[in-house]
Amino acid sequence: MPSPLPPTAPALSRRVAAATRNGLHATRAGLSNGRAHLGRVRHHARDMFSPLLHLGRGLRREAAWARTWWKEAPPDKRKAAAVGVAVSAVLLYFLPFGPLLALAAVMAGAAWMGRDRTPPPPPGPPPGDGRLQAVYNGLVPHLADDHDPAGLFVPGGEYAKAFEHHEFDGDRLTRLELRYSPYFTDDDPDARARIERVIEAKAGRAREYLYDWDTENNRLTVAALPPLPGPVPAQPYVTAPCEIVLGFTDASSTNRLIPVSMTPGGPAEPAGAPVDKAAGAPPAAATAPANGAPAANVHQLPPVIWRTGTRTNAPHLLAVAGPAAGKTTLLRTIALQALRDGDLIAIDATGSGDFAYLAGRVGVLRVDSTADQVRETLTWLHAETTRRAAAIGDAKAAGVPVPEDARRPLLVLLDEPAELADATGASASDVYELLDLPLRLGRTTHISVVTTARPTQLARLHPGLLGETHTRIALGPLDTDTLVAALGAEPGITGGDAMPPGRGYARLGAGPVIRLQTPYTPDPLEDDTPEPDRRRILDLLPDVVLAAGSRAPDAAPAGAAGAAAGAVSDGRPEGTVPVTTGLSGAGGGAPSLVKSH
Ligand SMILES: Nc1ncnc2c1ncn2[C@@H]1O[C@H](COP(=O)(O)OP(=O)(O)OP(=O)(O)O)[C@@H](O)[C@H]1O
Repeated sequence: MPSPLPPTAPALSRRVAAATRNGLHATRAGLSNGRAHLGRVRHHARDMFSPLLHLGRGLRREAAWARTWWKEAPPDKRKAAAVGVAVSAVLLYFLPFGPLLALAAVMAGAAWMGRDRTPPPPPGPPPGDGRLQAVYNGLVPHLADDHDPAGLFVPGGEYAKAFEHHEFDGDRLTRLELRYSPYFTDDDPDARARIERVIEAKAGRAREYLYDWDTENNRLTVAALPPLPGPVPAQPYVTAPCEIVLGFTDASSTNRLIPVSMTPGGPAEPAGAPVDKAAGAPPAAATAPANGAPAANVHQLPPVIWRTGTRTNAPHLLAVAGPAAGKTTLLRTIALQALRDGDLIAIDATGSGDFAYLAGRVGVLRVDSTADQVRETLTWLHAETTRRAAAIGDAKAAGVPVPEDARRPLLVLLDEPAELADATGASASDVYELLDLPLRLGRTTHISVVTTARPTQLARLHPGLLGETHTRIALGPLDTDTLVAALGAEPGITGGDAMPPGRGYARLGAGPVIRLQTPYTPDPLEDDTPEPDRRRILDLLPDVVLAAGSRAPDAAPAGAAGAAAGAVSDGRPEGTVPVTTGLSGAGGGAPSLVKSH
């Protein structure tokens, strides 16, 4: 075997350099290890010998004190002191244990003199001081007023004068109560918005803040809102008939709590009885369901409940949502609950097929997606409202109970009516002409209309529809103008870096704007829906109507055709008519949409 070639000069010098580098690294690592070790040893030694060090320091101080005294004392005092010391020394020498006592006295003096006399550090500024001053300084340009007798906000001023109360959670501002000049225009939404923006910027944008303007007393209270509960899986909620859970809100925004299972794949069983908050119920509990399934993670959560039927003054709902903000998910949440109490018509004006999962289910009268179907359905709805109103009027006049088919709750999901006008070639007024009656008589005839709109399409909605729709939802990040247009009031809540899907605001009737997190109700027909969620949603849907049994009713009334044959283990009240192929019998006098072609 040939012997290996000797390395060339450059290769040799490279090897030497690499070896030197490695050696240097090792030396440096060794040195830093050694330094850390030395530090530890010094630390332990200081701990161990601290009494001796203390005494040593005291002896040094005693000696220094004696030296200074000796130097500064007049000669006669020195002589007297020297004589005194000598006499004492002699006496102590002859006293039993004298030298020992003398030594103990010196050591006691040294211990006293050796004590740590470093003065404690002066108290620092209160926690959050800098942040409060930053909020104050940010507000000065907006709230400073030469006419303000109290001079609450002045350049270079102290925050303590204007800020009456504040609370921190760690270094995060959670509550702030401030006074402002009576000359500040607190009824001007723009002026308020400027103040809110400054506070949000200085106090941290990550959280949402609730602003409570007390315009009578010129006070503003800002409260940081805790995060709303995370995605709540769709489930049967514990509610009264005609109550629909739209989502969950802050505990301070409602006086009710309902039990909610937070386990995504958990049993879809009502988790217990609802709780009246006044009764002081615990906020959360883990309970085991009676059916022996694994314990579900059950919490008592504050719901946002929309009432339909005669017990409400806001039987119609409008949801405004940006793209992928959770509008379709909200409609699914509503549909699944509405089908527990009554019938449903779904009108998909966008042709997205989002309601396909409803087709053929008991109680689903119709799922429309083409212009002709929509036209037919809206014309029928108009006639059905007239029929119900007449039946109710007749029953009341005759003093007999209102017939079941005139008061069975009917929910109409009308997804994006602005698109509907485009699809049918009809104007917004044509669509509204058909919706006008169901909207106006919705409460007495038990008909509720749920409409949706993109923020950009909001202006295209007929004013009459907006005027009759008093339950409002806004989902996703929307600007203040859109929020005001959608909710009919300023939210009074700003901030929050991210709006997850299903997060937004709700306003029921003339009530305040409250925060809302809708439940997670995915489409069971979507491929990417997790299997446990798909099963959960299918469990919540009513049974499928057998194809052989499904047929269009001969006449318009939903309940008039009698119970449909073929409903699989129906279990619904008699008079339910599952219709999957169409509605007919629109009243002759009902207006109809303009034909597109
Ligand atoms: N409450 C919620 N919890 C968890 N995820 C949600 C919630 N609402 C919606 N999502 C998710 O957000 C995404 C968009 O939801 P959705 O399709 O309902 O929005 P959208 O407003 O109808 O969107 P688009 O109309 O633009 O299709 C989906 O993946 C959905 O699963």
